[in-house]
Amino acid sequence: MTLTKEAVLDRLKDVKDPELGKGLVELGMIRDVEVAGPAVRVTVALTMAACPMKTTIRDDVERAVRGLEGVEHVEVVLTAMTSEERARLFGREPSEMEGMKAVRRVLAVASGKGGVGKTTVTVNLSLALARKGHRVGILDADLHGPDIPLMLGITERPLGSGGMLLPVERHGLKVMSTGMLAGEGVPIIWRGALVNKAVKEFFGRVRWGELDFLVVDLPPGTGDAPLTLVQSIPMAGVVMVTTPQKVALSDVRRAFGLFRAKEVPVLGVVENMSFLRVPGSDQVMEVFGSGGGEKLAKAFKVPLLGKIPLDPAIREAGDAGRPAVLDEGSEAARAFDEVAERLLSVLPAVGEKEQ
Ligand SMILES: Nc1ncnc2c1ncn2[C@@H]1O[C@H](COP(=O)(O)OP(=O)(O)OP(=O)(O)O)[C@@H](O)[C@H]1O
Repeated sequence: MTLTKEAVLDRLKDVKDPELGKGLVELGMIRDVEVAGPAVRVTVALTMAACPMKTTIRDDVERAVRGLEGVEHVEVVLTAMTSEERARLFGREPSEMEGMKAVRRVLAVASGKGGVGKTTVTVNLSLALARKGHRVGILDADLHGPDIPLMLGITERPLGSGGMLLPVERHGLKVMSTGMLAGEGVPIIWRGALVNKAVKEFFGRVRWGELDFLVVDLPPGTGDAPLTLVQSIPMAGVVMVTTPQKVALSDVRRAFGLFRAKEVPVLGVVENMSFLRVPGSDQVMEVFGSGGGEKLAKAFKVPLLGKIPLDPAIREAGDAGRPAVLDEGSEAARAFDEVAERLLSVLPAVGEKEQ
């Protein structure tokens, strides 16, 4: 029996979308079937590029087609539906920024280079704001190194609902990360058009609900990715994280220049890994030099929001998924709390959406 496109489609009728509970064929998600001898390529249009179920869908399609007589090779190509297709499916297309409607302010956390503690600051600053009674969400936009789930101890995957993603709640924060979509240990390969789509979906297609702050963990450095991200949405401003050394400072200067050129306000500087307290004494060691954060803040006429100690407890807390700020009364908790307080005091009223 020769393998035909019709036979493949017939087989795919039984494969259901796990979220919608209906067949992929019926839902119009099978965009194309190509048959060449014993090889089959199926193109599946997901409802969202960042669909949390994409691996399951791909595996189900592959398994079903593999079960057909005469099939030796199966390739499943994933793509995303167009807005028109989605509108047809859900009756109404959620507008591009639907999920952001009730978000009052978006803050971004940036760094001139990787490894300075941008993610650590994002998580602890967000929690410090939440502990002051604000409703806070974190969007992990570091597509290639999404560490937020790890630092918050999140292992579950977000659910999808009507073409929107629902954030996962942890320690009172609402959280969304590409890391939660890929699953632990799965390398994240975002290619071409999927990257742009996923980033847009991450801003607009997450049902954040009412938030006072959405804190965005930007990709590190001064490449295209952080800049595109800050421009794709109105931001209240950027918090710049640096360590006191020279290299970090020259990188962060470049980042300052770039954000300013794009008219994104820089709200202030957080100096991370500022000093090491010698255990059991009042002595501190300035491991990475001193005064860098102050100099930078002065040069760019922005406030120094705070200095965070270099403290093994901060790293351990991050690794354990229980951020340091939760250890009430600790030096680290106090430092992050101060950053939150200063940030609140310098936030301009502009950029705030009234409810
Ligand atoms: N103040 C600190 N004291 C001790 N360890 C810290 C401190 N800040 C960050 N770290 C640790 O340093 C490492 C890098 O931190 P983090 O992942 O937050 O940096 P990052 O700037 O977000 O990195 P990347 O840009 O590569 O994503 C982590 O292991 C973190 O726990």
